[in-house]
Amino acid sequence: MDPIDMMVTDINCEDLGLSRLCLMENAGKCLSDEIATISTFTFSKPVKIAIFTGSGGNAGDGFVAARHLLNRGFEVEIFMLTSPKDIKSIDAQINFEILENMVPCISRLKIIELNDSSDIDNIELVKSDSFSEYIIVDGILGTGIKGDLRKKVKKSIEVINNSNALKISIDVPSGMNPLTGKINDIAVKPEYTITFHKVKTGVKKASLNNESSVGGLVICDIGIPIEAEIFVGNGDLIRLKNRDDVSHKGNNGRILIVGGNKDYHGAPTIAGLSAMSSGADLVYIATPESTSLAIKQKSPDLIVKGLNNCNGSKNYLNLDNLDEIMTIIDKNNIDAILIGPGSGLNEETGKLFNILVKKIDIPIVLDADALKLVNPLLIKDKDNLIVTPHLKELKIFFNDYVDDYIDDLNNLSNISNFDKDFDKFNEKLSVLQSITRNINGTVVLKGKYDLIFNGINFRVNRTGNSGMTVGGTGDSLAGIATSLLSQGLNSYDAGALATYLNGKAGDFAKEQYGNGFLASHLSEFLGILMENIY
Ligand SMILES: NC(=O)C1=CN([C@@H]2O[C@H](COP(=O)(O)OP(=O)(O)OC[C@H]3O[C@@H](n4cnc5c(N)ncnc54)[C@H](O)[C@@H]3O)[C@@H](O)[C@H]2O)[C@@H](O)CC1
Ligand SMILES: [K+]
Repeated sequence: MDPIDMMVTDINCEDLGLSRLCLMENAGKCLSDEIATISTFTFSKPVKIAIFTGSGGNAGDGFVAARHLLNRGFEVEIFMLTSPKDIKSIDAQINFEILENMVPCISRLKIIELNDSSDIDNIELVKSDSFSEYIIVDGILGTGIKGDLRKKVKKSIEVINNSNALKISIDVPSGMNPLTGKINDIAVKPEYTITFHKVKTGVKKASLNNESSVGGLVICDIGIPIEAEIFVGNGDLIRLKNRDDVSHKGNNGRILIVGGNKDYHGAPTIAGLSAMSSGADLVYIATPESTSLAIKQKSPDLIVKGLNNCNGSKNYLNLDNLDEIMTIIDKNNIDAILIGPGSGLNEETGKLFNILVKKIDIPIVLDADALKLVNPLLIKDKDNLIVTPHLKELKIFFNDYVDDYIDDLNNLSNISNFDKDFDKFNEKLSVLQSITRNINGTVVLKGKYDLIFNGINFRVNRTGNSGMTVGGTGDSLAGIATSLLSQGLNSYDAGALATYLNGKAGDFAKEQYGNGFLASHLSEFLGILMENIY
């Protein structure tokens, strides 16, 4: 499991009512059980436990384990590389305070603060080389490591590695990149790594390349249900990069929306406003000249390009607009494009869309009318692509592929209502994945529960409400998805987060405006949601 997916899952547990503090308690308890078992198998006489801690959740696991190990009769010494006030993880802080509150301390616990690198040399047991009587627990760094190792951390890792104690790393050997398994400078070389829920991708890679860099791998279940991985939640927001303080206009996403016709100016407008409110810096709309004025009047924030060759009887997008659209993309360094909202189903519009899709290699969202006009064979190999159909549109879009599955597909009426019957759901999901496996991109199937999937994985979004059947909420979703693609998310993550944000904005809109809220209200609430980053 990638470290980012683990962090997202940890946060999303909260949506199910499972607190992160509880997860840490489970992790620390499992850790102490494993340490006790390893100690029994390895040593003939009781050993002491030395826990080295940093400032994050990894240290928190160590603090919890200390409490449980004391109860098992072990003597525990905690060597803190961070002063208590600098502990960054709230849950680690809480667990440290429990230990600190044990005054007068009747248990065999010592807490030693290592204020600078020289303190490490002065640790009594390092000097006396009595580490052989110890198990060292490495709770310095876990999945939250960033950049070069700080001096004190590096020094401690050297001391730990030079000792002849048995070493156990918590979750990830400190110093190892949890995603790649690479060690830039130095990392703890443990006899065991005890990890939680699932092995982190880098630890797995390192273990396959060189087992001794990780030691024996123990995976502990800490009670995270599969739903916490599958349901999209607030945690998914951490996939977005923090905005750089020195970034300037356009650095955080430039998108182009190609859509609208003489009857539909609202669809591209709503998509554009939701795209801006979900973080894109610049939103361009390419639309027939006759439609452009209405969009311009609706919002001063959108950059609206009225396309000339739609004049006269051609109040819809057509092949004559291709060059102008390509110029907008190139000149403005467009990062992602949304094709389809309000375009209508004219055959000439279809020709334009198909050639456009073939020519461009930036991330694409196909929505609404584009799903009836674009040939899925053209997008087969594009992985940075999202299609956002409801079930009827899905059947139309994948029509060419469904021969083998036509009966199954016709039975797929209620997939998004999620029958309680898990086998039935799985059966339906596997039919969907068989069909959509013909494209490399992501399918966002809209419904009561949105289903986001590709040929291998799937997520479920539960936000939103019955008020969202109002026209335009799908345009808003497509705008958000395009905005997230322009901000660097891949199609799977962008599709998932877009459904969550759109539905959550709908829930806020319902609170504010009642059941009669409008799709154009959604953008009002997106900004607040985007701020809600853990
Ligand atoms: N509820 C949760 O969030 C859970 C977290 N878990 C534990 O928490 C860990 C993740 O916690 P965090 O995200 O706080 O990450 P870490 O525990 O890896 O700590 C990150 C902190 O270390 C410091 N740091 C980062 N890079 C550094 C460097 N190069 N040199 C020196 N110091 C550096 C920074 O202060 C940063 O805030 C997991 O690996 C796991 O052990 C588990 O308890 C399971 C539940
Ligand atoms: K560690």
